[in-house]
Amino acid sequence: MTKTFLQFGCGNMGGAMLKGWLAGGLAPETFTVVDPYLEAAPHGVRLLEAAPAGEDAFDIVLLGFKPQQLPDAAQAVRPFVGPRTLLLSILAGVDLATLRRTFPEARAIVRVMPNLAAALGKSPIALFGDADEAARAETDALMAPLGQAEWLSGEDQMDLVTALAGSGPAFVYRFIDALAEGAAALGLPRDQADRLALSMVEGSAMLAAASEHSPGELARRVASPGGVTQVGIDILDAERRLARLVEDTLRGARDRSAEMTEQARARQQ
Ligand SMILES: NC(=O)C1=CN([C@@H]2O[C@H](COP(=O)(O)OP(=O)(O)OC[C@H]3O[C@@H](n4cnc5c(N)ncnc54)[C@H](OP(=O)(O)O)[C@@H]3O)[C@@H](O)[C@H]2O)C=CC1
Ligand SMILES: O=C(O)[C@@H]1CCC=N1
Repeated sequence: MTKTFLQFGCGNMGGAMLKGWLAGGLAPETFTVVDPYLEAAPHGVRLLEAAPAGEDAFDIVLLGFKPQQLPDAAQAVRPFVGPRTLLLSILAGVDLATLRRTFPEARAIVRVMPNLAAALGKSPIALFGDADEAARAETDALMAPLGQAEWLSGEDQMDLVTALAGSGPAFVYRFIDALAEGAAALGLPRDQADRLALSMVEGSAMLAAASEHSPGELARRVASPGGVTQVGIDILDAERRLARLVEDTLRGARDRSAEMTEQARARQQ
């Protein structure tokens, strides 16, 4: 039997997931999207400004709005979450206990941490929830068109994984920008620097994903002894500059996720 799918919030992240699901062959008619802001949904998807009146629980409900919007949205979502519902939440910094207290009826609740590459089926996806084996298998099947899913062994890892997998693209985009900006400062026309930096990062990531070698080993293979690359690597590595910068970046983002988790708990009391 075809599963019914209700998605609350279809902005940047929810929209990327919907795109990924449709590209993966899921039938658009099974999706109902509730989003007060969205002007149009992909062909075949039912788009509503507000929760559908007089309808029963859905098989799958996705929470895709901002974490701070949960208290306002909860009342509208609740009628559609019943004992047959697999509830998926992409809300950063809203823990399972808060979700369970808000939606006690749900068959299973799974926190999902993807990123925008879900639209291309290329997202890392961290999962944690109170799903039994059947609900886990259902979740795995649902995530397959969006990318590479992994279940976390503990919810305490979710804040860090949010920083790495969820926020990560932003950090990589800033690095691409910094490469282009640096090259422009050293003399290349900016538009050419942008193109070269982006295609270099695209090719490097594809090569690393396809290679049997680790990124560390690949870096070693690029750097000819006594050549050009090693000088640049030595600057990145001096006093662990790059490693410390990245660790600080992840720590800050992780700590903000933990802080948001506390705030979401407090809002619920
Ligand atoms: N952006 C990303 O890369 C990632 C985001 N996330 C998580 O995804 C969630 C969404 O983030 P993002 O897509 O960036 O945010 P957006 O603001 O782009 O999208 C949220 C959408 O939900 C709509 N909305 C608000 N309230 C409701 C409601 N009650 N019912 C239905 N729809 C509603 C918003 O409308 P309006 O604008 O009118 O409020 C908006 O269109 C967040 O919880 C975030 O933590 C997770 C991983 C990565
Ligand atoms: O910035 C945020 O809060 C969300 C979570 C991960 C990516 N975007």
